[in-house]
Amino acid sequence: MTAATLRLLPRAVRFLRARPRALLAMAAWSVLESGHTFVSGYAVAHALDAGFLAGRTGTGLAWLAVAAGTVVLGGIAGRGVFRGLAALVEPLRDHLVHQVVAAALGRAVADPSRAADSAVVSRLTNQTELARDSFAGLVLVARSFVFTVAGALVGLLSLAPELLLVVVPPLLAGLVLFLATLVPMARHQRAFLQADEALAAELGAVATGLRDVVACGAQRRTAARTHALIEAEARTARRLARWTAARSLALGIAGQLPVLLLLLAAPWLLRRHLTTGDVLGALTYLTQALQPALQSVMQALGAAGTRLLVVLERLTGDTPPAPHPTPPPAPTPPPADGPRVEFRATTFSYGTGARPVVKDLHLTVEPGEHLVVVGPSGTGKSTLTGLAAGLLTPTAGEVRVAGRTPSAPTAGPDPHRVLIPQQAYVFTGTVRENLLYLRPDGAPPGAVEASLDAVGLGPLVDRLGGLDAPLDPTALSQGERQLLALGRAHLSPAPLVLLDEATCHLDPAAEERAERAFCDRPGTLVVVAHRISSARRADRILVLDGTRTAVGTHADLLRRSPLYRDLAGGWDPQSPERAPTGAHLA
Ligand SMILES: Nc1ncnc2c1ncn2[C@@H]1O[C@H](COP(=O)(O)OP(=O)(O)OP(=O)(O)O)[C@@H](O)[C@H]1O
Repeated sequence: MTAATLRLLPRAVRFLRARPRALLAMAAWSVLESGHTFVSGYAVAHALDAGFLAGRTGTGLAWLAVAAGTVVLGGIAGRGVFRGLAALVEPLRDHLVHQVVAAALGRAVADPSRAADSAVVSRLTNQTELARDSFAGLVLVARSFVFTVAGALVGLLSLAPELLLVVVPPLLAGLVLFLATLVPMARHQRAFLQADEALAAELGAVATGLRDVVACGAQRRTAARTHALIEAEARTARRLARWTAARSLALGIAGQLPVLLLLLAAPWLLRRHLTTGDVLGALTYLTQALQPALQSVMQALGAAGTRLLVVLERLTGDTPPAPHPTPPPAPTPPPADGPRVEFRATTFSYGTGARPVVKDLHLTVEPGEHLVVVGPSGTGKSTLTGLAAGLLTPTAGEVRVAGRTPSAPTAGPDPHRVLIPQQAYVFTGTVRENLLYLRPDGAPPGAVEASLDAVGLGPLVDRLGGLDAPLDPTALSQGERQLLALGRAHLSPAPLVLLDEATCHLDPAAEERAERAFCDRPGTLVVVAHRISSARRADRILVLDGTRTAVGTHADLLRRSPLYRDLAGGWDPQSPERAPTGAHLA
């Protein structure tokens, strides 16, 4: 039995023990239901022996009518069972909802920055409903199985004890084999679910941070990581399939083998003075009661049981962390050096015949300079960073970085430049692995700590459990993901850093700290600004306005660029110090 099951078991027992009336009511109605099973085979046997085979058709029909009558009785019993079931499963849902809300509130009070936890909505709606439905299904099926088997065995005994000799051994053997598959099957199902979740989380993270992945030249590493997760899921699926085959064998032994044995043993049974009706009655028990009950219970325990266990683990916070593959090593980048970035009569449009987004741009960003790019939404700021990073190729003119034409990295991180877009890519792994993603050969002693401190990442890393704590990307806010990506960029040896609204999910104070960290870092820095306050920290500002551009210092542009004045939102050109911070640019 798995550790999670053992943790949940006492809670389940406490929950059931607190509801004796509901359990008793269900048991009482179930006894009536098993009476229906008992009569089904018994009535068929007597309809044959005392009726049709004895030439008394009326008696035969009367016995069949008795069997039909018990179906109605079974229906009434079923209704009673459902009432008892409601008294059992509705409190479970209430209990789970209470637990989820209490845990979410507790977490929000302890850590207000994580208060907006959207996963709670899923837990409150989908997952509690799943738990309720799975639990109800399990209780129904397990109860029905026990009472049906009891009804059928008593029926067989009442027809002839010899029938038990034929039916019980294979039934028991099949059940034992089935029970033996339960624990490994649950383990493999959980492993499969975890592998599936890990793959889904990775694919989600890759899809969200695709630009970041391409910008970092991490395609191969990301593909290798994803491939490893796909392989892991395929392996768990194959193991699960083997156990599913064992379970089918158990069903065959418990359900089909007794029928075969009954037919083979028919001559021996008849010699021992059993009647044709007895054999047919036994066959009725086997095919009409035992086989369907076995099939239902095996299916329910296999599917609903595992689902219930996994959902309860989620709701009660007992989920073990998903495994993550170790990233393959990547080449060592050369030492950092501040490059010159040149746009020489650069024109770029998306597709032939499309309006140019960048037109005839002449701009030089000097080595070590800090340039901020501002402009209304859609004026080409991201396009500009894409050109500088080599992700886009100019339609006309050229772009030069350190005298060379930049190109998109394919075989690992580009050691010359790092581009951080709005949507940061954070993957399942440790915090350290995420931070050293652009520095696969490791960082010099103290460098990680220095970068954490510089970008203001320390409190988040502490909260996550330290550098070697496993990271769940889905549990991070967008701002937290951005902070990690900024830490990663700060640690990278690349001498050119391109931040494309990479701080847009941070609050103004956190944004300022992160940007200052990059200003203090040696190298050339290009920042697409999210707030006007970023512009004030720059050496120069590039104002993009369609295909018209203006470049200058803050004071300079306030004087001569009406658009910059507009963007600055009512700043006083004579006294920029009194200007408000936080005005949105894009
Ligand atoms: N892949 C693409 N295919 C076609 N058009 C694109 C593509 N990417 C951007 N564009 C268009 O190019 C123009 C400039 O887009 P870009 O993203 O560079 O602007 P931006 O100034 O960064 O905008 P924002 O501030 O909203 O991020 C927009 O009109 C946009 O619709």
